[in-house]
Amino acid sequence: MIGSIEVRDLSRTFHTTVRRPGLAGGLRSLVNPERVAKHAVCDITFDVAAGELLALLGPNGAGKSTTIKMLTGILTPTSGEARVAGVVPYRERERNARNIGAVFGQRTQLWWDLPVRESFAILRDIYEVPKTEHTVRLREFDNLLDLSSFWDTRVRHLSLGQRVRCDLAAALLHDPPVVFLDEPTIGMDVVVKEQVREFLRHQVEQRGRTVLLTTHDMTEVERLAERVVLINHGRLVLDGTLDEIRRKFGSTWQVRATLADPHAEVVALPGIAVLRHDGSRVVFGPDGPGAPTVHQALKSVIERYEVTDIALDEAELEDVMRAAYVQAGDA
Ligand SMILES: Nc1ncnc2c1ncn2[C@@H]1O[C@H](COP(=O)(O)OP(=O)(O)OP(=O)(O)O)[C@@H](O)[C@H]1O
Repeated sequence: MIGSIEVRDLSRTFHTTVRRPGLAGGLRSLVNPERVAKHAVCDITFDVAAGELLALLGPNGAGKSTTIKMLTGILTPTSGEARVAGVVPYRERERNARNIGAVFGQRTQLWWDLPVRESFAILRDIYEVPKTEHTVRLREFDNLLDLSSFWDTRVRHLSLGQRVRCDLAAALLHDPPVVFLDEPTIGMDVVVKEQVREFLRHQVEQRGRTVLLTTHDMTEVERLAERVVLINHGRLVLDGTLDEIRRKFGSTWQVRATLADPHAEVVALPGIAVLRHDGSRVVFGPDGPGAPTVHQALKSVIERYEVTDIALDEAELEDVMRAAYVQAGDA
């Protein structure tokens, strides 16, 4: 299907040589190198529907960039299959390149010594974008990302935030249905981060693009993604919506209520336990693995009791994800 991403049992193993310790070991390694296999990605399977934004998450070294490199055609898998907008990326690299845009936050795809405007002109020629379309798109990207104040500047002189905004525009100039973003907002200040997030939301909601995003920024995940895939040590440990993941692993929320009637009978509600009860003050918390999310709990408490004040403490998404890596990874 146009715009969808299908990943089936995808694996990538790297073979590297290791140096034995000491001088004698070093000499032995020269004559008889010791080869070790690193299973960077192991049998991962997931789908991204057309027009969906999926966050691919995992700790450092989990295998996220390796996965994106296979889906952009930079790396060939050791085994398994992938299709991006119907194309097998590592077999038909050129056809795949026309369907995708990619931004790697840590390095630019632009020409270091050229002004931004000239880089865009080269990309227009490479992708054979008609001039009028190119002009219309540039205007749209300028409105959303505020590029025109620096597009006569050489790429090497741009700040990080300016450079990544240009990279984003460059990746989308040929109007690809699928976009890969590997830590696009790394190192940006909060204002530029918010501008980039707004841009990405616009690309998904208004333009219907499919986005696969990796990030270590949980605020970004909360703002942009409904669904996440977690990988750890190269293996997929979880695939679900943020709500499902919070319900499963975010077991530390509390709802603190002050009841209008201090003599009201206080009872546990489905999936919600009474943690403390002192006169009119009651603290509710999750009861077991099937507990609702904090927002559902808030709604249930308000429906059941007349309250004069209510507050909630939500588990930080960062803590929820940490619990998910550990518990799901060990399961
Ligand atoms: N070309 C390579 N040769 C050998 N090992 C590699 C190579 N590329 C990646 N690896 C290893 O594969 C594992 C996964 O790396 P990858 O870059 O995909 O992780 P990541 O999830 O993107 O990490 P990060 O969040 O730190 O960017 C790591 O242990 C890494 O050292």
